Parts: sequence; structure tokens; C-alpha cells
Amino acid sequence: MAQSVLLTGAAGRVGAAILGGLADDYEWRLLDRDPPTEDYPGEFVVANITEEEAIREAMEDIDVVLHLAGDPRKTAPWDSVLTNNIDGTQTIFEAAVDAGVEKVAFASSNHAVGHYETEERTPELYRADDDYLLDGTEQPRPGNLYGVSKVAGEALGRYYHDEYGISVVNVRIGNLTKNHPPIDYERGQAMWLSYRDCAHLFDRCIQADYDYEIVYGISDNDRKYYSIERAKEVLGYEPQDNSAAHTDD
Ligand SMILES: NC(=O)C1=CN([C@@H]2O[C@H](COP(=O)(O)OP(=O)(O)OC[C@H]3O[C@@H](n4cnc5c(N)ncnc54)[C@H](O)[C@@H]3O)[C@@H](O)[C@H]2O)C=CC1
Ligand SMILES: O=C1O[C@H](COP(=O)(O)O)[C@@H](O)[C@H](O)[C@H]1O
Repeated sequence: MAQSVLLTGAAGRVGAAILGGLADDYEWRLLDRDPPTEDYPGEFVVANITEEEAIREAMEDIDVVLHLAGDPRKTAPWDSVLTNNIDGTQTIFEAAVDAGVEKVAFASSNHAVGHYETEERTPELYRADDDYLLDGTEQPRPGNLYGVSKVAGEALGRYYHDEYGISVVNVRIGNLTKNHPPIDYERGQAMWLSYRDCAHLFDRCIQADYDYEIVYGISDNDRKYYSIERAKEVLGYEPQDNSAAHTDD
């Protein structure tokens, strides 16, 4: 029988990439605060992730949670990230543990480590001949309050894993764009995540066995300063795309 997967933030861009690749592969329960405007492959729950009761109900009979819902803006103000990204993520973990969910994959971000991109390192860092690599074992260095909220989400996962044993993978997503990498944006090309690699990566988050992990979610770009070795090793991630293959780079 297919695993039951709760996808929060299902109506957003990352949700679209995941469902675009995996719609037929799982029993989906989709959740978003915005009501659906199209057909979705499963039950659609309209709820805010800060609503404890609604989230507890949404968690019933779920095997795996892909937790994407949150404010994705790098300029997001503190009150929004505090509510949507930190409070909301705590509500998700608490309900997941109580419901006996096996795994949570958390949509973290490149902005959790944005301040490694110092003036001395950039723009060389974004180029294929530069060998500087972050691999997920480094200390977080958020580049903005949004990044701080993602580090908090990763810490919540650490706590719920250590305290309750739930499996947690934090995917520090780079820059997801459809069809081709960002144009005239070296940083975006270095951290490009294609739609099909995104779907495959979250598929591996559903299928693989792990304890607590931090991995980078980017395609196999020639330009890169995030290692994808841990995602390959632990999750079996096999990306197919590379921003260098696009002539409009
Ligand atoms: N798109 C990208 O390149 C990247 C995205 N991420 C993370 O991935 C996640 C998804 O991002 P996108 O799909 O790009 O954003 P999006 O804005 O397209 O989608 C987010 C969805 O979450 C929903 N949502 C927001 N707050 C909610 C709440 N309190 N309760 C219920 N639903 C809520 C929104 O209605 C929206 O449909 C976010 O957590 C973001 O921080 C991280 C790095 C890069
Ligand atoms: O976390 C996120 O990062 C991506 C890439 O960051 P950017 O600074 O290069 O734009 C961003 O597009 C996305 O909206 C955000 O959630």
C-alpha cells in the first residue's frame, strides 16, 4: 500500500514541483491556508499550520510529512516568520510526534547559511572554478531574519528527533525555478534546483532511512558552493540537471 504523505504548503511553488513529479506515487493529504484553485491529487485541507486542532486532525494516519508551509520571503518581517515559520513548524512537529508519524522533511533554506557569502568570497564563490563548499556540518550563519527562522526550524527538528526519535531531514533548498536556471544571476545558477530534481529529492526524503540530517537541495550544477554528497549518500539523491547545460546562463 502506498505511503500516506501530508504536504503542507501544497499550493506553493515547491509543492507544485513535488506534485508535478510524484502525484501518482503516494496517498496525498494536501494542506494550505489558501483554498485550492485547481485539481489536486488527494484530499485538500484548508488550514493554517498554527491551528493546533486542525493540524492534529490533518496528521491522522500519516506516515511522512513534507513540511513546506511558511513565509518564503528573504525580506519577511520578524512577526511573520515568528508565526508562520517558527510557531507553525513547532505545531507541525508536536502533532507529528503525537500521531506517530515516522519522518518529517523540513523545507529549510540557503538563507540559513547566507552569511558565509562574505565580500571576500563573492562573486568567485558562485563560479565553477572555485572549490569552496558548505556541506551541512558547518555552523548556521543566517543572512536575514527569514534565515534565522529556518535555523530555528532545523533546531526544532533536532529537538523532536532527540527527544522522541522521529526521523527528520532538513533540506536547505537553493533556488527553485521551472524549466531553466535564473538568468543573469550567478548565485541563483550556483544553487539552482530544477523541478524534476526537487520532486526526486523529496521522493528520496519519503523513501530513505535516516535519523537527523541536514542536506543541500540543489541540482548537480558545475557552479556550486553547496555539497550534494550527503544527500546522495544518505538519501540516494541522483540529480539529473545542471545549470551549466543551459545556454542562457
Ligand atoms: N522556492 C524556493 O526556491 C525555496 C523555498 N524554500 C522554502 O520552501 C517552502 C515553500 O516555498 P515556496 O513554495 O517557494 O513558497 P510559496 O509561497 O510559493 O508557497 C508556500 C505555501 O505555504 C502556504 N502557507 C504559508 N504560510 C502558511 C501557514 N501559516 N499555514 C498554512 N499554509 C501556509 C502559502 O499559502 C503557500 O501556498 C518555504 O518554507 C520556503 O521557505 C526554501 C528555499 C528556496
Ligand atoms: O529561501 C529562499 O531562497 C530562494 C533563493 O534565494 P534568492 O535570495 O537567491 O532569491 C528564493 O528564491 C526563495 O523565495 C526563498 O524562499
